[in-house]
Amino acid sequence: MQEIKLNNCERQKRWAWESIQAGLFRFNVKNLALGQYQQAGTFFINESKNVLITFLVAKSVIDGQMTLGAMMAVQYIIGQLNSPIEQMLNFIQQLQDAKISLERLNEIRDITNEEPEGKSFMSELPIGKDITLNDLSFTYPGAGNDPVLSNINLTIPEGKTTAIVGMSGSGKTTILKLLLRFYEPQYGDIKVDHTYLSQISFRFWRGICGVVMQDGFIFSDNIVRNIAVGDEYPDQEKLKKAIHVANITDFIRSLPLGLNTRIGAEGNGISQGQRQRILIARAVYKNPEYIFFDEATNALDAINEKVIMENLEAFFKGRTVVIVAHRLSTVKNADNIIVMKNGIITEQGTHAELTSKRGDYFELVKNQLELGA
Ligand SMILES: Nc1ncnc2c1ncn2[C@@H]1O[C@H](COP(=O)(O)OP(=O)(O)OP(=O)(O)O)[C@@H](O)[C@H]1O
Repeated sequence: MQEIKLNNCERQKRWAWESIQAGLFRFNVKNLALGQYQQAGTFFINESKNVLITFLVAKSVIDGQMTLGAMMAVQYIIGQLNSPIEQMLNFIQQLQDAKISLERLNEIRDITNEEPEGKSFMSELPIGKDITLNDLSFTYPGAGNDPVLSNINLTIPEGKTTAIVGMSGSGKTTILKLLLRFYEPQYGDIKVDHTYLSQISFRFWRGICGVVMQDGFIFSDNIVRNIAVGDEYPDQEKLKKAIHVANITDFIRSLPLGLNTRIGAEGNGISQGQRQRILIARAVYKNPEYIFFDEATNALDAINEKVIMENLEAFFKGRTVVIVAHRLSTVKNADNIIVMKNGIITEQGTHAELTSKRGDYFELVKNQLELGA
């Protein structure tokens, strides 16, 4: 509604809404007509049966093949049959509706399981924990032929922070999605040490990854259950640490029921910055080995960002971190900065190395990345 008012497009949106309603109305009329045809059909079949049998038995009586008493008995039996036959025809109609609904449900049921039974996956990490992307190319399924990522060769070293920067649409988020195995690359592979990522169990891998994505979801539940997702008995120590790192102590104190305050679906009723801090707390609570942050702090004010980045720097120690960010303050301390352009890696190195090179990173810093402290 806000966007509609701000863009003065009430009239167009109203017409679009009315056209949808008119379509729905036509559909409902068709539906009603079909129901009427079916009812009329049922009535016609039933009455035709009555007329036919009455005609045949009456003829038999006239021809002397049947007594009047037998005709009355047949008429009585037919009368008794009317209701069950009507019910049976209604049942056939409902069966057809149920069949259509089942077909739709089956479309979801037929989606193949990520971890099919009978196929074994590794539930432990190899000794080395570096992640490597080797000659990786990727196109989103059904999204045309242009690859979103082309020939990506990249090492994400264990225990270090790797930042990915680049223009909007250059493929940064896609790399994270591939690392989290939401999609499989069409060409090339991802390995942890010498083990293919595809050999590692999805559940195990996602269990050791702490993630904040741009579209991270806030559940319609209280704050504890939004931080300790899926944990029936949240660990109080871990919770305390997560709240501290995400700097949400004051925010929680200001709420009427503190940690037990319910927040609306998708985070309604809290600001973007508070939403991001809850998502950061969720990632920290998991105590993960790998951390993937996609624009995790872009909605934070400068003071909050500074505090959280300091807390995170201590938290990141010894963990393998990949950060996608547009803010220079977030990326400049990374051990390695990857620069992406149109789905390829154009440069990589430390902040000092890349700025002295005066290439794409330098241009980004100059034109796009916010020149923070
Ligand atoms: N689900 C999808 N289906 C089809 N194409 C997609 C999908 N998601 C992203 N793309 C396309 O892939 C390209 C790379 O998108 P990606 O989200 O990785 O970019 P990005 O560098 O993270 O951008 P931003 O900085 O704006 O988040 C874009 O051209 C985008 O339109």
